[in-house]
Parts: sequence; structure tokens; C-alpha cells
Amino acid sequence: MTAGAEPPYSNCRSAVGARNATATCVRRLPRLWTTGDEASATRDADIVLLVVPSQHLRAIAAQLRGLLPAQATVVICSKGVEQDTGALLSVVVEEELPDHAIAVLSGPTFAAEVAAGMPSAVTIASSDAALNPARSQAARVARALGTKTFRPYVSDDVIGVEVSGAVKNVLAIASGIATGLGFGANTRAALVSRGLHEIQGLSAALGGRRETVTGLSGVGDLTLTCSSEQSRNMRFGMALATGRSAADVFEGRPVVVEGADNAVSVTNLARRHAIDMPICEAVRAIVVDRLPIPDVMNALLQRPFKDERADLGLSISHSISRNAAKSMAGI
Ligand SMILES: NC(=O)c1ccc[n+]([C@@H]2O[C@H](COP(=O)([O-])OP(=O)(O)OC[C@H]3O[C@@H](n4cnc5c(N)ncnc54)[C@H](O)[C@@H]3O)[C@@H](O)[C@H]2O)c1
Ligand SMILES: O=P(O)(O)OC[C@H](O)CO
Repeated sequence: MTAGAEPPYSNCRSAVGARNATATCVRRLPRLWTTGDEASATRDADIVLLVVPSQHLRAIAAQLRGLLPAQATVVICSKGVEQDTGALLSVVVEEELPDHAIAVLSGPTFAAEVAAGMPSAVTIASSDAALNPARSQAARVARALGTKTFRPYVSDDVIGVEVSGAVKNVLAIASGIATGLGFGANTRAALVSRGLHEIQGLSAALGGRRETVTGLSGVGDLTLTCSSEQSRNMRFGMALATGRSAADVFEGRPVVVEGADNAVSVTNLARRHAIDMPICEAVRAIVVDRLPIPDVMNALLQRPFKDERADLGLSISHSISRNAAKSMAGI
């Protein structure tokens, strides 16, 4: 679906995707219009928001090649890492739309609450913000999208913002599993804190800044997604733990659960960079390798005690994958 909006999103001429937000906005913004035709949606656009599931972003970006006006800035709102290539989504869009400026929008925002006008804040990142934040692509997009209740903050750390958004969805599945198993506030707080450690490690390895993880796209989004049943990722995790099927939980609707696809892409990246991400590995073992939840939990809880800031290497991750390999081989 493609949608366009007139003021208050004055320079935001079009958005591709965001079905939930669109459905709600149509009722609130009389000048919002929807179309399935990319050409008419993007004609004269200054800013184009891409809001499709991360694993389909490349195909959608490729479809837009040649359609976008030269001045259009492409804003990536999807959260994930491409599974086939391990590429961050900014790299994917750069490859498909090389002539366009790119910004990344991420942060703690359930679409329905944004559409309802509840105060929310996001990070918008573009690499040119390092040189001149006020004149950067991110600042331009922030001025166009910002309202009293939708407050964008500018960053130049595209990698840190993207890694945070991709990994938090995997961690939210873990939080859902913990909730579904009946664990309480202690477990969730431990998951969030150790999850942040995992985000920080991967982000730093890829060139992101550690402090970005303490901002809206890191702590903000992770806390939101790991603590609210509005999160599809969290609900998916709860379903796994309680033995309900995803179809049952989502009432048969096709729902984007980014953490399920990205459990693989995130852990593949981590393995490639020798970053220990035991919680994400555990989610992968449960969601993808279909290992029994109690076995995976035991492996996590039996990890050796260590310094809070230490990265121990890949021992447990590897033992989980060895188990997965054995289980798949029927051993
Ligand atoms: N919903 C939110 O609160 C929210 C907030 C921030 C970021 N995001 C991110 O936005 C992205 C999309 O999520 P969403 O909530 O908008 O999902 P959604 O299901 O509401 O919308 C996804 C859109 O992508 C389209 N789509 C689905 N499969 C497609 C395919 N194979 N090819 C082309 N188009 C396809 C759908 O028709 C729909 O318009 C995700 O990466 C998500 O993490 C969502
Ligand atoms: O419903 P989720 O779990 O996809 O989360 C939506 C947004 O990413 C929250 O910021």
C-alpha cells in the first residue's frame, strides 16, 4: 500500500507501507490519500518513507528506481538486517537507489499511538549530520515530519541506530517468551540490560557508537518493545512459550514479526564478527532451530558468571548451534 499525506506532514508527500498507521491516519487526516501506484505516490516527493518488512525492502527500493524525483530523500523506517547479505538496510537502499540521499528513522513508536497523537520521540540519522547537523538530511526530514507530539532527534550514527532497531525486535521475542513462561519483572529487566549489552557489542563491531544505544533507538525502543503486549514481537514470543500458534495469536492476519526473520540475520552478523549474543542466539535456537524452550533456557542460565562488561566469545552460542545441528540431523 502506498499513502500520501498533506499537512501537518507537509513535506512528507508519500509513504510506502505502514498499513497500520495508514489505516488509523485515514480517519484522522482528511487529506491523506492511499494508492497502490508507486509512480503517482512518489511524483514530486521531497521525502519518501519506506515502511515495508525488512526482507522485502530491497525489492521495493528497486521498484522505485527511476520513479523518484532527483531531490527525494529516502527515509528507512523498516527495522532489520538483510538475511541473504547481512547488509544493514541503509546499505541495501544505497545499492538500489544510489542517487538519493538516505536517512534512517527509528525509535520507540507504536504506529497506533503516533497516529492517535500521543507524545512520541524518534531518532532520525544521516551520515552527513556529522559535518553539519542543522543542514543534514536528518534535520531536513526532522523539520518535515516533526510535530508537537512527534519529536524527532537528529543523529549522525546511522549504524548505531540501525543495529539497535534490528536487534531489539529479536530481544522482544525473548521478553515475550519470558513473560509467557510466567517470569516477572526481574527477568525482564535482566533481559533488557543484557540485551543492550548485545546491541552495544554488535553496533561497536560494525562501526556504531556505544552511546547511541542509550538513546531512543536503543534503550527507548528496547524498553518499549520488551514491555508492551502491543509489540508483535513480544506477543509472538508469548505465543511460543504458551504453546499457542502465531496464527491464533494474530487471528489469522499476516503480521510482520521482524524479530523472527532477524534472529537469523542478526546472529549471522554476530558470528561473523565474533560478538557474543547469547539471548539472540537463544531466540534463534527456539524460533528457527525449534529447540525446546527449557533446553535453551538451561543453556542460557548455566553460562559462567563473568564481569558485567566482558565479552566471553562464542562458547554457548556454539553449543546451542551444535545442539541445533544435532537435532536437525535427528541425533
Ligand atoms: N507498526 C509499528 O508500530 C512500527 C513502528 C516502527 C517501525 N516499524 C517497522 O516498519 C516495518 C513495517 O512494519 P509495519 O508495522 O508498517 O507493517 P505492516 O504490516 O503494517 O505494513 C507493511 C507494509 O508492507 C507491505 N508488504 C508486506 N509484504 C510485502 C512484500 N512482500 N512486498 C511488498 N510490500 C509488502 C504491506 O502491504 C504493508 O503495506 C517493519 O520493519 C517494522 O519493524 C513498525
Ligand atoms: O510491534 P513490533 O514489535 O514490531 O514493534 C513496533 C515498533 O518497532 C516499536 O517501536
